[in-house]
Amino acid sequence: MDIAPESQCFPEHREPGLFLNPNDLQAVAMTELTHSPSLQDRMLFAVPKKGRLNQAALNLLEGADIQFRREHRLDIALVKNLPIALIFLPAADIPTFVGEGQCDLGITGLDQVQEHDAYVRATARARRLSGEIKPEEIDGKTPGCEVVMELGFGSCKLQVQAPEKGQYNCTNDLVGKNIGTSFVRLAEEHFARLEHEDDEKDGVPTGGKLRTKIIQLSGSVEAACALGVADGIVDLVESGETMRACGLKAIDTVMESTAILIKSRSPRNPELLDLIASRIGGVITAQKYVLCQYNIERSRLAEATKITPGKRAATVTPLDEDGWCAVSAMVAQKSIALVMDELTRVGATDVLVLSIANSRNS
Ligand SMILES: Nc1ncnc2c1ncn2[C@@H]1O[C@H](COP(=O)(O)OP(=O)(O)OP(=O)(O)O)[C@@H](O)[C@H]1O
Ligand SMILES: O=P(O)(O)OC[C@H]1O[C@H](OP(=O)(O)OP(=O)(O)O)[C@H](O)[C@@H]1O
Repeated sequence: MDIAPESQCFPEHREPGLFLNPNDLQAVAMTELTHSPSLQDRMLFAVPKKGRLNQAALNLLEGADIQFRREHRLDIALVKNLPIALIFLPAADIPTFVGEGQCDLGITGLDQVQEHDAYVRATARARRLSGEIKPEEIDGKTPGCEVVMELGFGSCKLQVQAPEKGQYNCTNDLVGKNIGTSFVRLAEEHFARLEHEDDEKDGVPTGGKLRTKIIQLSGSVEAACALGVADGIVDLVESGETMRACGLKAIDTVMESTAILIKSRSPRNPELLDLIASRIGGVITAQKYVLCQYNIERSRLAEATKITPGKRAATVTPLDEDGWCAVSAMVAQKSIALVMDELTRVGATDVLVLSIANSRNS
């Protein structure tokens, strides 16, 4: 995508840099795009363009019957069957777009949303301290986006890590040292909490200058300790493989994250947004559950339905054979093997497990 020179980037109605990260030039160029006439009547849906969340997000769109064709290297795709445009963005920029209302809906990680919120807090604090804005000008405003639902993928932890064989065994040991991270604001707040324990408002440190030096890195953060750039790092851990391969150990958890659907606080088309959220909710339910069917003697039905209570209740149908019935119930995918063992134990026969293609909760 072409990026406009900085002087042309800001539409007149926007206050430059209020909520954008310093490296958000691409975001600003996109702001211009979202005002283009072909997009104006469409709900804008921000989707991770690459990385860990990309494929799972595309699968959700497919499950929700959001049909589009993305031209090679184009970051905008018009949805064929709904008045929606998909905007493909780095996961880290999506909270900015949705939080500022440029996009109505977005898929990203909770970690990215919290980093953005921490950035907004830090920026507001700095502007207040410098006298640029008065406290009453920001109080009452709720910046940022709203979480619609967790999406059931992209689970990981943002952890403080230190060399396995080093002298740092807890976060306190790293206070005053060099920390490499791409989650600069969350790391700052985490260390500020330790440095200024008595000086917090609403869980956010208000105290003075940070002694710990937070070094911004944009990738391969785990290499920072081995290369002598940092004493410790704050980075994402899922299996722990990357961490261990780099000779690091986790010594603290800043937050747990998962992929989430977020929405703007003033979406363009709330009805369409609710419809899409409901479709996505249905796809997630379908992915989480399977349908379990079996036959059971009526005398053992109570035992069996205790094992498969269903989401609301199990469906019980009489069979032609006297004293027998058929049961059908949704069961969490992750516990299906145990459930089948238990059903067999209480005498269920012909146990079948069927996958659910889609579902709708309301
Ligand atoms: N190992 C992981 N397991 C599960 N989810 C992860 C993992 N790493 C990252 N995520 C989630 O995916 C989001 C995007 O991370 P990812 O590293 O894929 O970003 P990216 O857009 O490719 O950027 P980068 O170029 O910095 O890698 C993270 O914010 C986090 O929510
Ligand atoms: O605990 P693990 O399962 O090993 O996963 C953790 C790694 O995954 C993420 O990076 P990613 O591989 O997405 O690439 P990046 O370093 O370029 O961000 C994260 O930044 C870690 O490096």
